[in-house]
Amino acid sequence: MVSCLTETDWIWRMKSSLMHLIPPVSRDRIISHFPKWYTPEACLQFKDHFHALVRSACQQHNTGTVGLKISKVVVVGDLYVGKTSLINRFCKDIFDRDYKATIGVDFEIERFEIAGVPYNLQIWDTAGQEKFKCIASAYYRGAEVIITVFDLADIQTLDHTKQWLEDALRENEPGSSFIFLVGTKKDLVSGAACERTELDAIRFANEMKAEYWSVSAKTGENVKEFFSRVAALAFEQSMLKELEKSNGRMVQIGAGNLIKIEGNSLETPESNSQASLNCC
Ligand SMILES: Nc1nc2c(ncn2[C@@H]2O[C@H](COP(=O)(O)OP(=O)(O)OP(=O)(O)O)[C@@H](O)[C@H]2O)c(=O)[nH]1
Ligand SMILES: [Mg+2]
Repeated sequence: MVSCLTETDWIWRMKSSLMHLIPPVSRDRIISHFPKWYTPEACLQFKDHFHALVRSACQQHNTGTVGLKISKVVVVGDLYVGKTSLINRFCKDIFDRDYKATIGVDFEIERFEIAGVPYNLQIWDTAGQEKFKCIASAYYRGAEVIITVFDLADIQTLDHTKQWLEDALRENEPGSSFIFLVGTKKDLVSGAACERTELDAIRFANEMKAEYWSVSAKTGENVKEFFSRVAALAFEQSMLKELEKSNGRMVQIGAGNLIKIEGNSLETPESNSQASLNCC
């Protein structure tokens, strides 16, 4: 008897067969609660939980193909501001004092587990040198997150972030990317100078509709917290797009129940008896 697999069974079987091939993500890549912002003065979303639809979908393992998706992050900014160092600190936990200019582009894939769902970021490091700008800009398209970087110890690099952002936005649909403004080398500034520069940066971030973070690749300060926030926001947006794309119907992968979404309300057979979710 020929058994025809439904699409959901096929995805579920594919996921299950792949699962044991992929090593578990490291503990510091497991995000179960919505990560905090850096400063309420320049923050994209003030909330402590993932969206209710996302919470329910991930609790019921109705996440479609989000777990197989790779969300693109591009990192742009002047040469020498610390883009590569920031990415290396997060992805490899290393810091190199010696400057090696990036030629063209490079990328790292970082795996997370968010609210129990596997999720991947593809982080594109670009060259700040003018002569490589045209190569780098070819990689801006399809960015779900744009990170514009400046050096807290070199205020001129803050002025240039607007142009970097404009170049990156030109390659993407309006409103399709989260924008972050990141001040690096926080270990080199302190006291009144740091506060003054941060105030300027927060003003810039609000004009750019970006979320602001100060970090140090040298000490690691705020680096993990920053990328967790990036991953959580991108994950939630991917999930909501997935729910929307599937036209308000997410079919359970495996042996669960249908989740049916009428408008914004969510009906599941046991949704009323649903205890508060522990996944996020
Ligand atoms: N003190 C300190 N130095 C840093 C920090 N981040 C980067 N640096 C130094 O700044 C220099 C430039 O860092 P990179 O990460 O290579 O800069 P980049 O933005 O990638 O430069 P391009 O690839 O040319 O665009 C290196 O010598 C780093 O060691 C930091 O957080 N603190
Ligand atoms: Mg570099």
